[in-house]
Parts: sequence; C-alpha cells; structure tokens
Amino acid sequence: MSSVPIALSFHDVAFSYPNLKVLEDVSFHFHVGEFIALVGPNGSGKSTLLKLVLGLEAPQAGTISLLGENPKKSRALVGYVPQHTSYDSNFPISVLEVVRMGCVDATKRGGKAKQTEKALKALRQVELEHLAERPYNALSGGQRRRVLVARALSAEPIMLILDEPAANLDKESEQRLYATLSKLKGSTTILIVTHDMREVSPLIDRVFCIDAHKDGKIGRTVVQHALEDEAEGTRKRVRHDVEIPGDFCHYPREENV
Ligand SMILES: Nc1ncnc2c1ncn2[C@@H]1O[C@H](COP(=O)(O)OP(=O)(O)OP(=O)(O)O)[C@@H](O)[C@H]1O
Repeated sequence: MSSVPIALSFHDVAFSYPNLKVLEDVSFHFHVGEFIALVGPNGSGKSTLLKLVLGLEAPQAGTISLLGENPKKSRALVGYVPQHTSYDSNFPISVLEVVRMGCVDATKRGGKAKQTEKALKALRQVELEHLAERPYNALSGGQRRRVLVARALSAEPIMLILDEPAANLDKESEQRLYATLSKLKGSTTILIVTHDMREVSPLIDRVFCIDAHKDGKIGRTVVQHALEDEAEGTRKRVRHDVEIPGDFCHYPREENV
C-alpha cells in the first residue's frame, strides 16, 4: 500500500450562496507531491471552491479534508499565491519586505533576522535574490508573480495554491514562472487554478475540471479529464471528451494522512 498521503479530498460536497447553488455532489482527491490543475470557465465556481479549500467558507453538505484536517485547522500549511497584489506606490516597499510578510506568523519567535533569512532563501528558490532591495512596484508583471510565489514559499508550506498563475504574462515570463514551479515539483504539492480550458503546462500530473452535471443538476461538479501532449511538447491538451473515473488515482486509495 502506498504511503503517499492525500493532500486534498472533497467527499459529496455541496455549496450554495443564498440564492445560487454553485457546487453539488463534488468528490475528488489528490496526493501530496502531485502537480494538479483545476480548470473551469469564468463563473463556474473556482474561487468558491478555493474559499472552501482554505476554510473561508464551509460546505452545506459533505466533507473536505486538507492535509488530513479540517481546512480551518490546516490552512496555515498552505501558501496561497494570488493573481496580483498591489501596494501603494507612494510607499516604496522592497521585494524583500514583501517576501518577509509571508513568514511573519511562521517565525514569530525567531524575530526579524529569522524572517530575513527565510525570505532570502525563498527569493533564491525563485531566482530573484538579486532584486531583494528593489522597490516591488518597479518590477515587471512576471517578476512580481515570482515574488508572490517567494512570499508564499517563505512560510515553508506543504502545499502551494496559485490563482491564474499565467494571467497577463508574456510567453517568456510564463516559462520562467513554470521553470520555478518545476523545481518545486515533487517536494511541494502544487494546485493551480485557471480558466484556460484547453491546455495546461506539461508539468501538470492531473487535471480536474469544474463541469455541469450530466443529469441536469443545477450546481456544478468536478470531473477528472485525460491529458495528452501537444505535438511540440510545450503544453498538454485537456481531453474534455475523455473522462477519467472518479476513483482513479496514481496511488492505491488511502483515506487519510
Ligand atoms: N458572495 C457571493 N454571493 C452570491 N453569489 C456569488 C458570490 N460569490 C460568487 N457568486 C456567484 O457564484 C458563481 C461562482 O462564482 P466564482 O467566483 O466562484 O466563479 P469563478 O469560476 O471563480 O469565476 P471567475 O473565473 O470569473 O473568477 C458565480 O455565478 C458568481 O456570480
């Protein structure tokens, strides 16, 4: 039996806002160390699902387990990378200061020196240590995105969640970001959330799509689809016509961490 623990599992989850059923009968799971994409069109419920994963909303039905615990308990083990973060341009915060914010809670006892050490280590991981003293607002969009990855890494998370990591990036910046993620692959569980329904990075192990129910239920569900390499090998195509059974897994099924 594999000893690879489950990173995230949804079991028969349903969630509605007061006048809108968003998710219904959602069951899926993936394991620690996997690189997962969650794709869905605009308005399908990606942000809602992320709020559930991070314990910011609770499901009305079903159970969610994040790293073996209730998300409210385990979300401190997750590094979240938003699409963008803005800082007042009149307040020239440095790259190092932005990254240090990510580990303030994790290093309360170690003080500023410990935070700086962790922040510099994280900047090295994304290969931006040379920009540590640069004002954050002076960076390019792609560099800022990698600084936000460093900010999340500075708390040494078990899992990274990236919201639309490639949005508004040119090809080269996107490739640099994925080169950074490729170095983390295997040691950190990575979940990227994107509305790009057709193709994903070749780093992705599995793809889950937020889809309509086939039997006409109002809320959406999550379905795993097959992936195939594109001819030039730089992307993987999502095969929306090939569904993978809900209980399919790289590993023998294990219920908990
Ligand atoms: N606080 C809320 N109250 C009521 N309805 C909401 C709320 N937040 C989101 N919704 C609705 O829930 C549905 C799912 O929204 P959600 O933001 O999760 O989708 P999304 O896939 O993240 O969209 P996008 O790609 O555009 O960000 C949408 O119809 C949205 O209008």
